[in-house]
Amino acid sequence: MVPYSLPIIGHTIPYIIDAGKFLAECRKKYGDPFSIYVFGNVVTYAGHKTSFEIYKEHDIFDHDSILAETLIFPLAFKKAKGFDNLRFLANAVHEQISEKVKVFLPRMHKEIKRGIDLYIGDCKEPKVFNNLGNTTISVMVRPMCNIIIGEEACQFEELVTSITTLLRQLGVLPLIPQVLSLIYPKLQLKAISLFLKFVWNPIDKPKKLFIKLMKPIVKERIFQKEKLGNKYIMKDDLMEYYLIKSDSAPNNVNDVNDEYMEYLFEQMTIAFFAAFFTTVKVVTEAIYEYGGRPELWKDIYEEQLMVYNQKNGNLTIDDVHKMVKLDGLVKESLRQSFPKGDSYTFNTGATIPKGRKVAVYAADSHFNPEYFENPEMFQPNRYLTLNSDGSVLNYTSAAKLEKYYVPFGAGKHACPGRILAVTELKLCLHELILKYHIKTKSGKVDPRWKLSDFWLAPITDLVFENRKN
Ligand code: HEM
Repeated sequence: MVPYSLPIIGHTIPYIIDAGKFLAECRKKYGDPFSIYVFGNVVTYAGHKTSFEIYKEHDIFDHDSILAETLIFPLAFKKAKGFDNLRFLANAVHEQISEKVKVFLPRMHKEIKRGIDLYIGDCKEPKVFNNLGNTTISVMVRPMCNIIIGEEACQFEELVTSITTLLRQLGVLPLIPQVLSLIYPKLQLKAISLFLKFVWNPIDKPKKLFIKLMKPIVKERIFQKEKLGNKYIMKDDLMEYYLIKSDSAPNNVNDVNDEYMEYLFEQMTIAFFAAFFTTVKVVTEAIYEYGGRPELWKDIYEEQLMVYNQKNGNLTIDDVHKMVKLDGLVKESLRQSFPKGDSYTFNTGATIPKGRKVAVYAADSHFNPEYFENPEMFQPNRYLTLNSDGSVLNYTSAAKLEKYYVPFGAGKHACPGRILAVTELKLCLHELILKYHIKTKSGKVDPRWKLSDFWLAPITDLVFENRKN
């Protein structure tokens, strides 16, 4: 345990001021793992020597309850009790999404192009975006709606807008001050729960709209399933998996009542949450990294142009795999995106008590010179091996799990949406880079926005201008 002098407060103050710096100092001085006392809780941080034990020993480290504590908005739900259904969601993403990325690709691509046209649009004159995260939320909601609740849902502009507003509002909740936990460890959760119940409930409005617009569609699907029996072919979206494979799936059209639709909406919102914010965060960070590094522009743009010209823009998954330089941009953004993370004895000999909150301190791997040469430098080409003629010999994709590259976790609970996420990130960046010159107004990479261990894309000016050619 890292020593501290102030009771109750413990290490909370240096952690709030600059978590990245504080954790790095603790790791250097106190080894791996180390434990600190923040917001009324002792948290053990596992560095590069011990973090894979956490991924491997998933029965000892209660993965689901830690997630439930972090993602607090299901406290406002009536039917779905928090993350009780996380295992089902993980299976659904594996079977219904990851294995069908090829099928989703043209749909995602179409929605991303439409989102870019709608929310970034024509930049004949340079257009300045001073909080790009707000715009990427709107762009990325469309492909996510298509994959999660289906193609039909995307035709309802009102529903897409309402889900965008909901996600924007839910994204703010984790910012409710953790300081409340200093008074009593569960106070933050209690305060948010009461706040959502009695003061502000952003969920009711989109829920009513979802029920009104989607109920006839769900009824029709269940009717077809009843009619066709074994001959029924499942639709390609996540919602269908819930309609067909879940224990709570409707047996017949009469089961599709408001109560069931409310449950379905809550499950879909949880899926949106798992899939959405991480993807939006990384795409926004990658655009800032690109915009602030003119040395990357030529190579990456030429690769996009070559891939586009080969198929006249009608991309398949093989074309996305050809975007290896762009993949490096995504992978490097992911590596630098997350500054951290029973009685159990780690390999290193340290023992922690049962029930201890454990976080993976990813920076200890991601910024470790043993695994990444000059780790502080942003070098998208570090994952590429080139032949002497400049062609690509091999590369390791941003979606590939590696022992010391863990933005998607590892082991049994590694992110099942990672292939979809990386494909979607590349499609979005491909379209933006082909269409616009993008640069930061400052001419350099602006610092990220930091709130203790929460790092987000910078909130600074980015300039978009149509490419002339
Ligand atoms: C850049 C985008 C994304 C990042 C960085 C990311 C990262 C992660 C991480 C770190 C975990 C925890 C892994 C662990 O504890 O070992 C996770 C879990 C999960 N992610 Fe993602 N994710 C992304 C996108 C997505 C997408 C697009 C989906 C769905 C389509 C998704 C669905 C899930 C689910 C269901 C889990 C829980 C898995 C389990 O508990 O077994 N994620 N993700």
